[in-house]
Amino acid sequence: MPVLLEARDLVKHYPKVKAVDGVSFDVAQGICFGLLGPNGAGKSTTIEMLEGLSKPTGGQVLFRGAPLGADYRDHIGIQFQTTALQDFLTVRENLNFFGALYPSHRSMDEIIERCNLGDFLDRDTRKLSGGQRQRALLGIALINDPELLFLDEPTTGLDPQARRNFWELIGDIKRAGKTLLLTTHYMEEAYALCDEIGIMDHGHLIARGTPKALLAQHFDEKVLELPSSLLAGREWSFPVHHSEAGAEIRTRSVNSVLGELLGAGVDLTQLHQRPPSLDDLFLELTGKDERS
Ligand SMILES: Nc1ncnc2c1ncn2[C@@H]1O[C@H](COP(=O)(O)OP(=O)(O)OP(=O)(O)O)[C@@H](O)[C@H]1O
Repeated sequence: MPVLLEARDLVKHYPKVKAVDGVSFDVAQGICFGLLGPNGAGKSTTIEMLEGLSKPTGGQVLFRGAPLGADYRDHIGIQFQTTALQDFLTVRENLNFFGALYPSHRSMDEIIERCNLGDFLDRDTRKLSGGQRQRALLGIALINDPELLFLDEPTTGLDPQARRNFWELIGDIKRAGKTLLLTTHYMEEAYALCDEIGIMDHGHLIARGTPKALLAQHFDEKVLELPSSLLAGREWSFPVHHSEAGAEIRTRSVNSVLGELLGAGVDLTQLHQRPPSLDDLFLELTGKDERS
C-alpha cells in the first residue's frame, strides 16, 4: 500500500518543554495507525501537527508525498473533543451546521446510518450519553467523506459496551478503505483496532510495528500469575513482581519455575499462564512510574 501520511523528523518545542523531539513515521493507505504513550508523551501535539492545526518547530508533514496544501482539510476528518459540538443544537442541526462548511458533503442519511445516530437525531447535544456524543462527533468527522480520519482518544470515558460499539464503527470505516490515525490509552483498543502502533515517550517514538511483531520482538516469555500470598516472604531463584492484582513471574523456562514452586509445596490450582500483553510491553518500554 502506498504511504498516505508521513511525519518527517517532527519537532515541537514550547518555551519550557520539548513536547515532540524528532518523530518520524509513515502511515500506509488503508491502515489504522495507533499512537500510544503515557500522559505528556507528546501524542496530541504530534497529532495536531499531522492534522495541520499546529505548525511544527521543525520537520515536515507530507500527505501523498507532498507538503500540506490549502486543500488538505478537504481530505481529512478530525474527531474533535466534545467542545466541537454546538450546544443548544440537536445532533441533526450539528450535522447540517458542519456539513455547510464544505462545498460538497456526504449524504446525511448515510452518516446517520453508518454512525447509528437515528435514535437521538433530534436531541439537544447536551443531553447525549458519552457513547452517543462520541458517535455524533464521529459523524461530524466523516461529513466530508475524508480519506484520512484522526481520532484523539475517541473512547476515553466510555463504558466497555459503548467502547465496543465504537470499535465496530471504526471497523466498518476501515473496511470502507479509510486510513485512520488514533491515539489511545487503552492497550486492548490498540490491539483490537490497529494494524500498526507507535509508542511515544518524552517526545520520542521509542517503538513501532504491528502489535504482534512488537510483542514478539520484546517478549519471548510467558507470564505466570498467582495469588501474592502464596509466594510472599520466600526466596525464589526468579524475580517475582507483586501488585494489587497478585504476583507475576515472567519466564522463558516455565517448567523449571513450576518445578521450583511445586518443590516448595506451593498450591498451583490458582495458577494462570498468559502470553505478555500490550500493557506489559507498554510498561516495559515506558517504565512503571506514574506521569501527570
Ligand atoms: N500549548 C502548550 N504549551 C506548552 N506546553 C504544552 C502545550 N501543549 C502541550 N504541552 C506540553 O507538551 C507535552 C506533551 O503534551 P501532549 O498533550 O502532546 O501529550 P500527550 O501524550 O497527548 O498526553 P495525554 O495522554 O495526557 O493527552 C506535555 O509536557 C505538555 O504539558
